[in-house]
Amino acid sequence: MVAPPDNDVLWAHGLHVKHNGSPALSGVSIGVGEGEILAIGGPRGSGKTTLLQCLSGQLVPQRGEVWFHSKPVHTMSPLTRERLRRDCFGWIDPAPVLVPELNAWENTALPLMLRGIGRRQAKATAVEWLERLDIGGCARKRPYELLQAERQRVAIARALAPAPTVLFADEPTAALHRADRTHALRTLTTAARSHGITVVLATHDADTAALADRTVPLLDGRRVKTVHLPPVAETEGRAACSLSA
Ligand SMILES: Nc1ncnc2c1ncn2[C@@H]1O[C@H](COP(=O)(O)OP(=O)(O)OP(=O)(O)O)[C@@H](O)[C@H]1O
Repeated sequence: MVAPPDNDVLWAHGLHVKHNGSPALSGVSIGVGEGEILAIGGPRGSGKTTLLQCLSGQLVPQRGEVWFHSKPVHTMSPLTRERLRRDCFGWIDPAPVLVPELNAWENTALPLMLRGIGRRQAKATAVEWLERLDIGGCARKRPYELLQAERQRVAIARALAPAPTVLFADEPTAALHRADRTHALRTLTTAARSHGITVVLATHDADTAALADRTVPLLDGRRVKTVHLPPVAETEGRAACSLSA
């Protein structure tokens, strides 16, 4: 076993994952520095989501190690990994997954309340984050009343509100059109930098990767030196939403 370096918040060595017998990661090693915004680049199917799932303790690799500070994530019990995710990690999916029965501020406040913060304080923090993401006016609306881009901003606010040690963002703006995408990404990266939140961002487009401090490219489940990431086409995702922020 190789000892993880002290200055990495997350460190993984020799990750191997197969999904139903097909290799998704084949010997990937990676370190993420404290406060770093790291993009995991690569085309569709290159293993980005699988890598984020391993680093965040959602998936245990069949071989290899994952360390969070000095804690071995790969040998933790499912309950300990669940607590680690709840207390230290945030996650943003490509498309917003919100609780339909709760309004925007209640959805945003949910991870705070799961961490034991009282309702009043959780609401104040949630509303603050919704305002920072320019959707303060939507605080009392339920998900079905919101545009897709507004829902994704609620999901971003919900992930940032507890100020996680590490935020995992899996193609966080894939469902948005260009204007919304740029605004949401800039808000996300600015907020992460000002709060010292480490971000691991999976993306298959060059514009998104350009906002990171560093990009680790993947191809067919392996780290490669470079991979060509095309800028996102002007029209991609346009049908999904139209937000006037
Ligand atoms: N649950 C699963 N069952 C079977 N195969 C899977 C599963 N999840 C991922 N795969 C396969 O593993 C490989 C890596 O997938 P992964 O989703 O990690 O890549 P990705 O780079 O995130 O792709 P995308 O950008 O399309 O999400 C792909 O070939 C994918 O089809």
